[in-house]
Amino acid sequence: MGFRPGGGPQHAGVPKVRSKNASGTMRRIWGYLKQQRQALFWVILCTVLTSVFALLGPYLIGRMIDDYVMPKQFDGFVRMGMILLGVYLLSALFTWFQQYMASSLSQNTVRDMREDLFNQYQRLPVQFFDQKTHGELMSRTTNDISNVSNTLNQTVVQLISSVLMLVGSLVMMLTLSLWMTLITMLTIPLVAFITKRISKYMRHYFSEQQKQLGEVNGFVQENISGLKVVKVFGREEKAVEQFREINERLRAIGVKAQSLSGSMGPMMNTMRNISFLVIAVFGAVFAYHDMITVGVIVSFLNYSNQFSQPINQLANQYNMFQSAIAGAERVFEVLDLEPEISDDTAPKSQQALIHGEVVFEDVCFGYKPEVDVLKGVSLHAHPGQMIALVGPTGAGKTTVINLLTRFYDIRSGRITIDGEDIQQLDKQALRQQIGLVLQDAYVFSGTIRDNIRYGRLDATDREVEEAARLANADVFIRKLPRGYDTELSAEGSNLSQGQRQLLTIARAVLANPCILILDEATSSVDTRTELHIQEAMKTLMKGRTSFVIAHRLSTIQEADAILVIQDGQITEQGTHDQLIARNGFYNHMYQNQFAASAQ
Ligand SMILES: Nc1ncnc2c1ncn2[C@@H]1O[C@H](COP(=O)(O)OP(=O)(O)OP(=O)(O)O)[C@@H](O)[C@H]1O
Repeated sequence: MGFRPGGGPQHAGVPKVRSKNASGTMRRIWGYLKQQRQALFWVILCTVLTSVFALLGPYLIGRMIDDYVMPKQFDGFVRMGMILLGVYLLSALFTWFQQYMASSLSQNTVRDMREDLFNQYQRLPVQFFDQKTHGELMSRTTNDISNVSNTLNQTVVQLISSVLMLVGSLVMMLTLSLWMTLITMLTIPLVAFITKRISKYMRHYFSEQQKQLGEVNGFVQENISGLKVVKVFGREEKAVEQFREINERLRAIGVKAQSLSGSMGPMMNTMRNISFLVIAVFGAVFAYHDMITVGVIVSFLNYSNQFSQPINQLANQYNMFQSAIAGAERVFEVLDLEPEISDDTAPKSQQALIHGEVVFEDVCFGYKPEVDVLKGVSLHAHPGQMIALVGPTGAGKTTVINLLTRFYDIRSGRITIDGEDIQQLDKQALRQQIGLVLQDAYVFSGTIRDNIRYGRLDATDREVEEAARLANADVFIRKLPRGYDTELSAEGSNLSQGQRQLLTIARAVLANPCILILDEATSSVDTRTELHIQEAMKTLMKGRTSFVIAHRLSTIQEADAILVIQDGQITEQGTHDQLIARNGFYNHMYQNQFAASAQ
């Protein structure tokens, strides 16, 4: 459910279908609801039953007064009282069950939606995530979905019961007295008019409040994320001052929104009392002329309440519906994106790729159609070779890697591995052959053992520890109080950056890929750790084709080939000695770094 296979890779991440109309969105929500047939059936049945009981109550009270209270028949009065009690108790029971089933209906539905959304996140191409902020994606998975859930929970029940109560009380009133029905209806337009006016203001204030709340959240998040920068630049007071302003705006709009919504209840009460008074006065006049009985007046007092309530509820529901539809639309927008295609061609077996000969032939690529980032790049990496990519920032080094891993697809040219065009390979099978050690070493919450095992899920404990030993990580892990079972906190903040890198190297060792990508993995750690990391890297690179992006030229002097990339083109290539002898850009970079480190 929710996925749309098919289509070409060049359209990946581009919206295919967008149902920007409410009825289309509702149909899709209905598609989810339909799957909970049993819960839906119970919710509808219970709602119908509670509505019928609620309609029966006032009628029975009227009958009790006319048939037993006025003629002073005590037995009948008690009997009728018991029946009424039974009706109210049954009504309470069904209401409870109805609420329970409505909650499961909405919770099951949003669970399915969340699951579809998360599955879709796993399948969307890297390009999609490069274009969206994490906060925005988080908000789709949490806020938008909870909007849908809240509405589903209340709306399904209230919509059915409102319509039933509206029609039911009208029918009951008409059977009792036409004139009294007309008088009761007199007050309705006034109530509806006032409610509509207040709701309009309330909607405006509440949406403004949400906006201000968003500003407060955004400001707090930014300040916490950038806490160190704020402190280093001594901007604490400025931040407090700015926060005070935003906070004050939220307070002011909050007062308006809350006070208006708070006054809604008492105002409706007053209207209801006036309506009661009108019914009582006219009812008394009619009763005086023997046109109706006292019991009918009492029934009408109750029905007038039951008649006006659903009107207000339906109006409120409409607003809630709007916000749920908006939330659902934002969720469906992501679900409608074309997932990254696992290719049409049959996946090659993993064994077919074990040599690791990588060739780029005249590869051109740009992230946007109008900008070329790589302009005809050709390179040849023989199995087991170490290839270093160097060049100024923004030259296109990471882009070469993005193409090799097929996070993005080339515009023209060809990339082959062991002679196979990678466009013809299954993406998953291709990526299984590639190990990635990034500068920003990523660890997941869980134990150290779990984190290393992420490289190969079926690895035994011994294999995990062996990988850690080869990656020089074993020593520091054993020094931790709980060793391999140490739980890592959010994003591994209880480890140093160097330690996190050693873990990701161990992970790559365990995965045992034939091609390795090391992206600036040795920056910003102390010299001793750097030595550890370099040693681990060397072990890891042995027998594998490796691509190393390094800013420190000292780490790549042993590379089989160094490629200098400038402005999307390879301008120089050769070994360290050859490039130094060439006295070009590389030599210039090297001399600069050498001079800087000598100082
Ligand atoms: N996801 C993206 N969308 C659009 N443009 C991008 C994207 N990623 C990179 N670019 C652009 O492509 C060009 C090459 O970027 P790339 O990351 O390959 O450079 P790099 O050589 O790795 O730089 P650095 O050494 O600073 O990491 C840059 O101009 C960059 O702005």
